[in-house]
Amino acid sequence: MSRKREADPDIANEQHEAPLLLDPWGRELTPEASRMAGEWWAVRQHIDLISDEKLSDLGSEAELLLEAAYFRREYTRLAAGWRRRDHVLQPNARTYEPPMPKFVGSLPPHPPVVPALAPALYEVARTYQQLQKSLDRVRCDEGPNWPISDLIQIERLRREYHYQQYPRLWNQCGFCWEPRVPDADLIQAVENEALQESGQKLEERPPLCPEQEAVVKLAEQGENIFYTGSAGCGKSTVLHEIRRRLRAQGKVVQVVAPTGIVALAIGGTTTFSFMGWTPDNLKKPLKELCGMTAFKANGETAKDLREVDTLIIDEISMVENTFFERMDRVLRFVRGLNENDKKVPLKTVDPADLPFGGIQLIVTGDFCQLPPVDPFKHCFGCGFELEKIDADTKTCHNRNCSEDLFMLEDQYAFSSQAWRTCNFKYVHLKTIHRQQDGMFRALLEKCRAGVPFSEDEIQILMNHESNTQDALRLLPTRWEVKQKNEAAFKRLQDTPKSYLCHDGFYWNKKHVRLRDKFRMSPSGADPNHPHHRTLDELKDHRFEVHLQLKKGMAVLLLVNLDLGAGLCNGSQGVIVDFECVRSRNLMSKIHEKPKAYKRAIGGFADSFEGEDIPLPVVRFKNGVQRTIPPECQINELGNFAPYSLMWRAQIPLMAGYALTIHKAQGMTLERVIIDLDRAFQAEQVYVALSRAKTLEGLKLVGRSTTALEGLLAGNPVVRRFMEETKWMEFEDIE
Ligand SMILES: Nc1ncnc2c1ncn2[C@@H]1O[C@H](COP(=O)(O)OP(=O)(O)OP(=O)(O)O)[C@@H](O)[C@H]1O
Repeated sequence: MSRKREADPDIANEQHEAPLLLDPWGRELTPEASRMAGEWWAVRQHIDLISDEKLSDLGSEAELLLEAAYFRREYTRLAAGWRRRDHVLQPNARTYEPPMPKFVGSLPPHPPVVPALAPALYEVARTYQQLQKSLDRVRCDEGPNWPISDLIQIERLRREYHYQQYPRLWNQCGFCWEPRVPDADLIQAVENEALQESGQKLEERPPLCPEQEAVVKLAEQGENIFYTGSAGCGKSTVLHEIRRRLRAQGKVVQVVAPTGIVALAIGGTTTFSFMGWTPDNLKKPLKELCGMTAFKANGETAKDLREVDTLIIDEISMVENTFFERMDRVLRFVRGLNENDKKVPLKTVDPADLPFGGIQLIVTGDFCQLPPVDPFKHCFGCGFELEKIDADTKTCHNRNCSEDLFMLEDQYAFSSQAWRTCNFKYVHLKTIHRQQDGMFRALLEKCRAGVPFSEDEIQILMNHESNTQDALRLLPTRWEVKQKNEAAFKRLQDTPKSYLCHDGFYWNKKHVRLRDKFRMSPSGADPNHPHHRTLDELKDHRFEVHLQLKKGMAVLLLVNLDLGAGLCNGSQGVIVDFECVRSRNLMSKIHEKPKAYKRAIGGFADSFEGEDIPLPVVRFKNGVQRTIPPECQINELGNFAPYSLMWRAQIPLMAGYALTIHKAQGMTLERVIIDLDRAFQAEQVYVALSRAKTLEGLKLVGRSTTALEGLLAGNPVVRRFMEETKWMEFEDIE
């Protein structure tokens, strides 16, 4: 049989019209490689259509199977050679399933459930892979000698895998997906990951509700998504689940947030750190920023950025328009570069045509919450510091720069050009989990939408019956918070107990870019411990460096300790006693935890130098009393497992008298007193009010009425965006 088959004219025609395909690295394939992919898919589809489901008699399809094997190899040869027709595939090189051309129809993207395969299915997939490998060893020009029995066996395994793994998909598309098994490295990495399970995973989380689950499914299908919803609808909860599931698929998932506080709380990094930038880098012209990112640290930053499959951006409301735009442009540039060819100019690079250089982008947050801090500081084009013309407009005075006016109303990411190219699926989560009370929810929704409160509603908010004994005060400025906490602490008679945090890291040397990340500096927190050091990278951590506690002190819990008992991040209580434990006893209770966790807690215990550790006993507002042991929060860094880790261990409590509204973002509070006297942003009002679980647990004091009347959230630009957006219906997602 001649392997040099001419292209099927029908397919060839379709190929003419269809855009060129992208290889798994997002590079545009040559017409020849795209054609081979098309041929392979046409033959594969044909086999699936003509053979019965169980493949009881596949002998008659042998010829087709041989053809498919040939096209697969040819596709691999051309794709590996990328732009070279004469590329020769090494005799033992493995081959790849070609990407799907448009004419095949809209199949969902390949769902590679790699590390989560059931053992039986795993065996099927592994046998498939081994057989495929042995086939790959037979050289291309020996095609006719490929063992038919192996080809048939491979086909059977493909189907068996598909039936078991995706029973519904067969009916939808009449096509079997190729089994995917992790290679040895990945298996090893996944096992290591289990060993080093991060603090994020150690924390308990509620099961997802149907609409939340639907968003996760959308993410699993590879879509670009913007999902939003009112405060407390579970955006962060969904984010954690998306990361977990996509990583289980073997994808490189990075989670970022615009501020260090939020980034550390969600186990991610800041947007700056992800891009390898410092705030000063924004003073560079865009072109320089592209170059700097591409070649910084011998191209290590770029290498990492090229590996990312999915980027999740949290608190998108705080990401400024031009920052979002810069991320897009730089990622297009960097991911477009050929790793070996550092000087490829922008325009020759294919992923430059894809938003964010082809990364799957998932953004979340609520534009009715806090906006970007100090927007439009530097000109997007040239990096010059922008100057204010009036309260709403800035301009660039660089005569050589084509950028002109920057209007404050365009500050949000959704106003950027990049946003429009992302082709997001828009999801608005509707179920609010934080508040149950219908009237309170309605008031919050009004505030979020910027609908002015009526006189009666302001009366309700200001003068309803409340139980806010020992409540936390949310205040707009850091200075007020410091004053309040220090004054309350001083009033308590008890001798304070001191706790120094323990910071540490594990660096996987394969994450070259992280080499300089782990700098420890003297903390200077306690004069009795001059050698105490902390990680610079954790300076915004919610666990305090030097925690001081006293009996009678109001405290706030900073982790989900026991959801069943109602003890979660934000639970409030009072220290009623201290229970002294031996370090050995403390360690014996955590013997099943990951290594890094145990090491961190061990480090924390060491600072007591053999003395008993006084653990605070807290009576929470819901009546539950608990001794609070030290906790360790582990942040995973790097693109692949075993992840580099950095951690902080500390008693997971903070003074429960006052907190800034900024720090409270993302928290759920049972009893809260809000003084909006100095609120300077409309969105602060909504963020502050929506922290409370109930109206009963909320009290507004001072001149808050003025803020309620005058500082309504629901910025008109945000409102228009929300109204004009075409949100997906829940059923569409399913
Ligand atoms: N499906 C669910 N079932 C029960 N509780 C849930 C569910 N999803 C989220 N929650 C709880 O609701 C509260 C708010 O969740 P989360 O912090 O994820 O919301 P959010 O939308 O990110 O809030 P914010 O916008 O204020 O940051 C948390 O206490 C969380 O545990």
